Parts: sequence; structure tokens; C-alpha cells
Amino acid sequence: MLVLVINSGSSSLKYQVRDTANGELLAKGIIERIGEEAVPDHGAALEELSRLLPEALGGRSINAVGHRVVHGGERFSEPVLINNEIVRSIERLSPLAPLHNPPSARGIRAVHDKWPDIPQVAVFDTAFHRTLPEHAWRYALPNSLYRQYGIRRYGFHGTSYGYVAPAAARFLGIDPQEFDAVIAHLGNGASVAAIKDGRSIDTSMGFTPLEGLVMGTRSGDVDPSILVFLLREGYDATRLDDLLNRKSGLLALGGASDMRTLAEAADGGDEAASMALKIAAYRLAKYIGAYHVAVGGAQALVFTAGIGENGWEFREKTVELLGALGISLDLEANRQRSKEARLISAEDSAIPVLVVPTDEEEAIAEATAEIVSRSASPAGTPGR
Ligand SMILES: Nc1ncnc2c1ncn2[C@@H]1O[C@H](COP(=O)(O)OP(=O)(O)O)[C@@H](O)[C@H]1O
Ligand SMILES: CC(=O)OP(=O)(O)O
Ligand SMILES: [Mg+2]
Repeated sequence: MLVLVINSGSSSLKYQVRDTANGELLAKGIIERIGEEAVPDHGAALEELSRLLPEALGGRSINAVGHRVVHGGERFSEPVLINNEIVRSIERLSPLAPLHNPPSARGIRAVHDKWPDIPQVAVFDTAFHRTLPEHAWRYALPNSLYRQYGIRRYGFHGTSYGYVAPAAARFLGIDPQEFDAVIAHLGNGASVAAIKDGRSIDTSMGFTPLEGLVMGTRSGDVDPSILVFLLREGYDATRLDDLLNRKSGLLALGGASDMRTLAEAADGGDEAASMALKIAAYRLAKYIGAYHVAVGGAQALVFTAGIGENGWEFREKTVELLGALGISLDLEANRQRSKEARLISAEDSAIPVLVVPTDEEEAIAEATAEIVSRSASPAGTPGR
């Protein structure tokens, strides 16, 4: 089955075309720095993709399209075949993932307009975190807010964690179902997950992808009273949303949301850029410590996604702060560039530290083929 995967991240659109029958990768690409001049929004990125596709397909045609959808709310705990009602439901969840669900829904509608007969599947970032125990997903707020609005921790980047956790376990020769780890997915959006017996038991993003770490343009954790204070100062909801999701994080602290730009500026002596990196690394190190406790002692610390895989300076700054846990890097190994899973810790580190490349698109392609063939075959008979 030829599957096109569209991953609408907050700063990028990643795509793949895969033949799931034999795993062949026909095309793969990334349109990045969305929001900057060359690619003002996800609509422009989709147009760019439709220009690139014909050559990538080389005359073959797509059988199914898989989409990354960030927020699945309480309703979606598995990938689903998309129909009109499902797109509307994804759109209704937009306030809970303002940087992500709108472009996903837009992508789904654009594909439907172009190829009305091709089945489309939504794969949700929230699904992998459905194993969170209640003591981790519940906020210390009145229960009525959960019942009325579904206010709870959902967690995101789940497709990535679901791909990276077993890959890291296999790299270490550990049974993926017995793997305890702390995994940091550091992209434009960034989060940490506590993995116990291969399942998610806690994660830093919450009701929306805003909680937790310092991100490209998102603040991560702040005292909620700051928002109340600003409301009283005359801010409204739109302005607060814009402040916290688009104008904070590394961008606010260091003048750039992109790690490459920021690392270069810091290298060149820019003090604000250095401080931005220090604040982000400090926040991450605190979460790693907390989740090491949550999983009862991790068997490994794993870095993944754009910054996790490539940002050696940021990994170095973070792990420097983990001395109390006895975790340390082999500085030379940490600087090596590679697309493969690799060990970067010092020989005497208390636990191994790994870089494991994520592939959300591959995971989405597999899930898409599975759902489409299941729904195409008569009830009860598994098909391919
Ligand atoms: N070679 C690199 N060195 C440092 N950071 C990098 C490198 N390549 C990409 N990044 C960073 O990765 C981040 C984007 O990660 P990615 O996982 O693609 O994000 P998203 O999916 O959220 O759009 C950006 O901050 C970018 O600067
Ligand atoms: C959930 C989220 O923040 O995703 P991304 O990192 O792709 O923006
Ligand atoms: Mg991403």
C-alpha cells in the first residue's frame, strides 16, 4: 500500500511516501521554518508539498494518507479512519492545541479536495499517554473541571515516544516491555516522558502542548497567577494565547526560536542566547531528575527529535547538570554526528545516555496501512 504521511509540526511539515508492503521509502522531506518569510504558514507548506509530490511518486499513485494529529482529547485513543465528523471533532479540539490541530485539519481537507476517494487516517500524539495513572494525569483542581471540560493531563509526542522507546530498548538488548527510561523529545515543541515497563507513566506536556519545558516559542511551566495578573492588567484570552504559545520560550529569552540560530549566537558571545540555553537546559535537567524518580530508577536517558538528535551543545549543557545522578557524557561521542541510534555516555556514567532518531512518519505510515486494510476487509478478517 502506498501511503503519504503528513506530519504538521508547529514549525515544520514533514512528509514521507512509503510502500508499507515492503517498507520501501519513496520520498521523504521536510519543509521547515514555517512562520518565517519563505514559508509563512502551513497552507504555503502544503502547496509546496503538492508541487514536490508528482516527482516523488514517479507515476505511481497514493492509496492512503496518514496525518499526525496532535490532540485527540478524551475521545481518540487509537488511530482512526477519517470522515467528516472526525475532522470536525479534530477542529473542535483546536483550542487545546492551537499551533497543531488547525494545520492538521487543514491538511486533511486539502487532501480530500484533491483526492476525494483516498482513505485518510488520523494518528494522535495523545494516544500513547493513555496509560498515565490517575495520580499523574489529574490536576489538583475541582473534579467538576475534569467532568465539564475534560481538563486533565493528556501528553503529546506520543507517536514519537512509542517509536523511540522500543528502539532504545532493543539497542540496549532490553525487552521493550520491561524498559524503564526517561526520554526527552526536543523539537520546536519539547517534552519529556517517564517510561515504565515500556509504557508512559508521566509526561511534561499537559492539557495542551504548552506545559513543561522551555520550547522554541512556548513558555512551558509558569506560575498560573501570572495569567490572572495579566488578565487584570487588561490582557484578553487571544493575547495571552499568543504570548504563551508564540512569543515566549527561546524566542523571548534569546531572540530566536530555532536552536541552530541560537547555538550560533551563543557561540558568538551573545549573552541573551547563552542565558536562553541555560534556562532551557536547567528546566530539562530538573524534569529528568523528577522522572528518574517516577520510574524508580531509569535504565537509560534517551534524547530524540530535532534538537535531541542534533544539538550536541544542548545535550552537553543538560547532562552537565545531572552530576547528582552520576550521569555523564563522553564529550567526544556526544559531538559525533550520525543518523543512527548511538551511545553518548561516559563509561562510568550511572546509566547509559542514548541518541535515538525518531521517525513519527514511519510509525504513522504503518498505523495508516493497518487501519485502512482492516476497514477494507470484511468484518473480522484481517487483511493487508
Ligand atoms: N543540526 C542541528 N543542530 C541543532 N539543532 C538542530 C539541528 N537541526 C535541527 N535542529 C533544531 O531542531 C528543532 C526542530 O526540531 P523538529 O523535531 O524538527 O521540530 P518540530 O517537529 O517541532 O517542528 C529546531 O530548533 C532546530 O533548530
Ligand atoms: C506537540 C508538539 O509540540 O509538537 P511539535 O514539537 O511537532 O510542535
Ligand atoms: Mg515534531
